[in-house]
Amino acid sequence: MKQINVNLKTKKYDIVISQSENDFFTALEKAVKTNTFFVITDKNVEKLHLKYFTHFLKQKGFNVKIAVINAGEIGKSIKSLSFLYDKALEAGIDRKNCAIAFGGGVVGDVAGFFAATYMRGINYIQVPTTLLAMTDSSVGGKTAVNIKGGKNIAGVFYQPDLVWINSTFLSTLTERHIKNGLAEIIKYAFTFDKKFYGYLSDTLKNGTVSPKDFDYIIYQSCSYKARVVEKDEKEITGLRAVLNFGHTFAHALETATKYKKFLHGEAVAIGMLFAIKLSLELRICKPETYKGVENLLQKADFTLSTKNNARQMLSLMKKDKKSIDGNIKFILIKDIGKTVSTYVKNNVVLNVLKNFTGENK
Ligand SMILES: NC(=O)c1ccc[n+]([C@@H]2O[C@H](COP(=O)([O-])OP(=O)(O)OC[C@H]3O[C@@H](n4cnc5c(N)ncnc54)[C@H](O)[C@@H]3O)[C@@H](O)[C@H]2O)c1
Ligand SMILES: O=C(O)C(=O)C[C@@H](O)[C@H](O)[C@H](O)COP(=O)(O)O
Ligand SMILES: [Zn+2]
Repeated sequence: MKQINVNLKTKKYDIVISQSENDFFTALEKAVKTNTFFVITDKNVEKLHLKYFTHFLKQKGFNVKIAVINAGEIGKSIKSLSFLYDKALEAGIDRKNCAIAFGGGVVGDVAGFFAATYMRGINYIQVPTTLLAMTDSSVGGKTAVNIKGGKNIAGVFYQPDLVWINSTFLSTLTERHIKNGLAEIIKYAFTFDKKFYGYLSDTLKNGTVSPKDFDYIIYQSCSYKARVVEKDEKEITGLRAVLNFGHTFAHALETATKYKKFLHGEAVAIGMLFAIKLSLELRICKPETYKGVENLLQKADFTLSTKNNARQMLSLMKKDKKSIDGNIKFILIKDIGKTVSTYVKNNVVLNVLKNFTGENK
């Protein structure tokens, strides 16, 4: 078992990385005091893992109520939230009970938002089942749903009371979704740690990593994220915004393609290449650094090009949460492991966009 403590000014919680249910129960007893859990999952995770998960909760004598939302980005909606409020009330969930987000990042983000707002806030626990959720979304308390005009537009910061990461859930995850998680993992290397970049370059084989490396990668990723969130929980000082590297472009791309073409991590991979192109264009990084970023993304075998309307992408990026008065803020790379946050003029962004999306060819 490995444990990471997240020490925020107003709250402390643990990330327990362990394949043992006993470790989970020990941590659970410490984290929350209730006999009733409201388990929120999606239709795929329900089929694959819900029976196992609820079985051992019931064996411990807990009351378990269940709510299942649609799988995938379509489930990250106000409709799902509304469904959860009704379901919880019907099931008699009260303020002292605890929600459990049992699934990928979509379930985690929606369940977190639900927990933050149901009866003005109840406890919740994250039990992530995808590599992306284990290395990024289950930690740090960003919760959200999408609206028609944009990704994660409605949400709150609301920290979980415990995160239990059991990498055995990954045995049923498709290769595409493993790779999806790799994008956010690679993001930590580009933004925080040259050594981790070296480790990933050596470890990535045939575009993926071996399951034997999961626990180490999960531990490293959660550590980077926990340390940043501790210093800037609500993205006020700008430190946390580094975790948004590649996301200004990625969220616009996901919105423009209506969540049908790219998974979040796939969009982030292309977004990171766009950001490094912008870094090179602005002479913030050297050509070697650009090459270093491109090489690792290629090693992970991501699709790195996309044909999109540059003006539409620009207008979507202006709606990013980091944008102010129509000025778009980017997290750029100076060197592997070193970032700079800066507003970039719209005409510069548009020009790089036109080259990137093939409009200038
Ligand atoms: N809050 C944050 O800090 C944060 C960070 C990164 C990403 N996100 C959000 O997370 C979402 C992406 O998360 P995701 O990639 O986990 O997507 P997801 O939750 O849609 O899960 C991906 C797919 O895998 C299935 N699945 C889940 N666990 C499985 C398992 N063990 N075996 C087989 N299938 C399984 C799901 O049903 C779904 O179809 C995006 O909405 C993104 O914006 C949030
Ligand atoms: O935790 C963060 O902070 C992140 O930015 C992590 C991102 O990987 C994640 O996709 C996040 O949901 C993006 O947040 P947003 O504020 O750009 O919606
Ligand atoms: Zn992300």
